[in-house]
Amino acid sequence: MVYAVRRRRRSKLPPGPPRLPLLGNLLQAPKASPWILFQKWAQEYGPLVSVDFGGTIVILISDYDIAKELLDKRASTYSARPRMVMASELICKDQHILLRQPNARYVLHQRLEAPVFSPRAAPSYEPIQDMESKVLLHNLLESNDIRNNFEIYAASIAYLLMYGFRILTNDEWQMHTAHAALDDFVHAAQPGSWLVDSMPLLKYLPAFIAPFKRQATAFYKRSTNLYMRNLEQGLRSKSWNWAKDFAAAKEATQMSEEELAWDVGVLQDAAIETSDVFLKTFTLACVSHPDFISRAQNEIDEVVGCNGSRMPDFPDLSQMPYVHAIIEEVFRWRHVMPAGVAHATSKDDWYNGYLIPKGATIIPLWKAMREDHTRYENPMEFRPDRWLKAKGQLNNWGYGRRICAGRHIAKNTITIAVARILWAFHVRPADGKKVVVDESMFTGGFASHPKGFEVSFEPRSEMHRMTIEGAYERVEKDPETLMARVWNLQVKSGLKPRST
Ligand code: HEM
Repeated sequence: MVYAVRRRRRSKLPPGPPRLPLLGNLLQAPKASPWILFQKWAQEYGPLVSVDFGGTIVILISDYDIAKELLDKRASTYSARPRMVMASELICKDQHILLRQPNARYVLHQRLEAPVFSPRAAPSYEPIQDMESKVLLHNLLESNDIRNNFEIYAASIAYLLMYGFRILTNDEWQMHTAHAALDDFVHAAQPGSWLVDSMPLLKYLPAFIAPFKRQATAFYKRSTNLYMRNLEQGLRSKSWNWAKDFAAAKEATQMSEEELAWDVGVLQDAAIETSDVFLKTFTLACVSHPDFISRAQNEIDEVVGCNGSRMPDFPDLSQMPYVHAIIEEVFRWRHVMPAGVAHATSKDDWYNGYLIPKGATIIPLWKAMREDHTRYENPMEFRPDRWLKAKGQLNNWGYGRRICAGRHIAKNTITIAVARILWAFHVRPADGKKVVVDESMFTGGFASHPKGFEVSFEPRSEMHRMTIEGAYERVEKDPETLMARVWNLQVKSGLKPRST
């Protein structure tokens, strides 16, 4: 009887590849770059596909409108996260905001964070992004090493806001530890790697007979040590920062120091890799589809003048539609997370006659949506012009209640960097040969990094070089002075920072 009901329910699921009894499609579960197989399935079975990974139903959506309908409009059903026993429950002890289930604790953390993420707060961080983007240009004059330079840029902005100190070399112990912790996390989040993910009861085994629990504890300790030490340093700072602001909030009175440390620490993880990957992908577009560069430089020069004596500032960006079109096209051409970010359902739902069962993992398959030939002419080509007339944006920042909390800040971080890099440099392949892009040039993992190409940043003129050097010398770099400026800007705009 139970079996018959289950079979009837399964027959209502969206189409998908044939399944084995019990295991379903588990043996096909991709480990490294899941979007490749998922996109193949989408091409074969349509915009809504179901697969069964050992009892977990996964729904792949590769159509913008369906994703919007389900994940945005029906957000009350689609805002949970897939259960990840190893990555979320054992390694993070349920303290990772991205993986939290939408319960009262999650809402408490959202409330704690909301004031620093508001659209009104975002412009107050411009002094930090202005300074760090001037340092980025200077670093690019000295070295073409985008792996280091972009990461220093993204990390220094995040550390300044969150803890009030800067990242200067990428050789700081915090960066080494953060890299190791991220590797731990990516390893732990790989589907099919841990038996405990399919058999959650195993998590109650004592550690001495469960090696995965000892490993989880080691990973947890590494991240906790990093986050606690950063929090302590942030709290000692004389000026305002997010750590101090959160610690003074009423929501924090319901949290242990460790829970608070994890809250801030996870934000730092969310901020750095995403912005770094975006800027590397933009650079890959420059060396593979260079035709757009001169048009962008003409637009920028029209606003700031063409003699190289003035670089674009934040107020100039509103006069640069083509620069904004470049940002949008980078997200379309190759999103930082090609497989989107998974949500989960909290109850049964129906779409177009198909059952989307409670507890299903919902994957908005961004790579497939963005390479849809019926929507984009030559989708593999990088063409910012697509966005000059198009209205609105794609779903670059996710959906519904789980939409990226840091998007207003992140947009400024990437847009000022792109505008200034294009103003400053001829961005070219290091060996002069146009780079041909294919999937092998991207890493697997949650965020997919472009790799295996070399690029040169040559100042557009001697005057550009002198302007970069002058701006670097003159810009205020002292963390406490800058963060005091941020605090003042917040107060001026009517916000009420919770600490000084
Ligand atoms: C280019 C940079 C960035 C990109 C592309 C990006 C993208 C995303 C995406 C796609 C999600 C998942 C949305 C969903 O599940 O539907 C997300 C979540 C999140 N992002 Fe970002 N992000 C960026 C930068 C940042 C920054 C700078 C911060 C904070 C300072 C941040 C904080 C968060 C947080 C807290 C979440 C979790 C939201 C939740 O599950 O409730 N992100 N981001």
